[in-house]
Amino acid sequence: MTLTLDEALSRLDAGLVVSCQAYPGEPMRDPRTMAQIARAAVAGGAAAIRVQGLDDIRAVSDLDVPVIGLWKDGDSDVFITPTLLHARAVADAGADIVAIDGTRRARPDGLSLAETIAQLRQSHDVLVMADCGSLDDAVAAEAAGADILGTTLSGYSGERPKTIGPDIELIGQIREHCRRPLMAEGRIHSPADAAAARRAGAFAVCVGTAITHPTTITSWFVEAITETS
Ligand SMILES: CC(=O)N[C@H](C=O)[C@@H](O)[C@H](O)[C@H](O)COP(=O)(O)O
Repeated sequence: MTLTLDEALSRLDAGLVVSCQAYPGEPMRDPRTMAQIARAAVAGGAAAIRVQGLDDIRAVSDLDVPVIGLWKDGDSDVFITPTLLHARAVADAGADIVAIDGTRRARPDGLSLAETIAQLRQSHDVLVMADCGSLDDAVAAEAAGADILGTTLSGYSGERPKTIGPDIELIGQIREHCRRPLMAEGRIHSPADAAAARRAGAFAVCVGTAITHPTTITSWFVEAITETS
């Protein structure tokens, strides 16, 4: 599906995005498995799906919802769609929205975020989501031309504490200082967290682990039982 910004935003507005990711070496690390989980999430009302890796993006390309694609790669601190080459490959694989590292850290190919977005736009008709880790990232990503700002990297880039639950304070700050639509993402572990993120100003909410990562969900229950014994 080729989406204009207005179309994408109207489909995502107030919606739940479900991030379907398994990590290297895990039992569910298989594009067919991720596609089945994505389909199940859409059946439950997901407005869009976020997936990692070129094969996973291809595997969900027939879904009737926007696909936010990314490619985690490399051993640099910047690992979410770290270079222009990665961003173009994600777009070629069929993502409607390309999620890229939206921090102010040096990128492995030496391009700035603004250069990356501009050059991606020259070759591909896609939208860009900037995965930010702080307000300063979000302000810079907006100036660099990102279509959607995300709080994805809050707690992971060294600028913000790793909050228990979503970084509600950052959501409020970005809402106050930026104009681009804001996706709340990261450690949204319950429907109450999702509602709080919306109330704080997010136009859409992305949930991964709490819906699609059974190993972590299982560990939450195991810990809860262990604490009572
Ligand atoms: C920091 C990082 O690498 N975040 C990744 C971004 O794609 C994913 O591993 C997360 O699962 C995703 O952001 C959703 O967050 P949560 O799983 O907390 O609901």
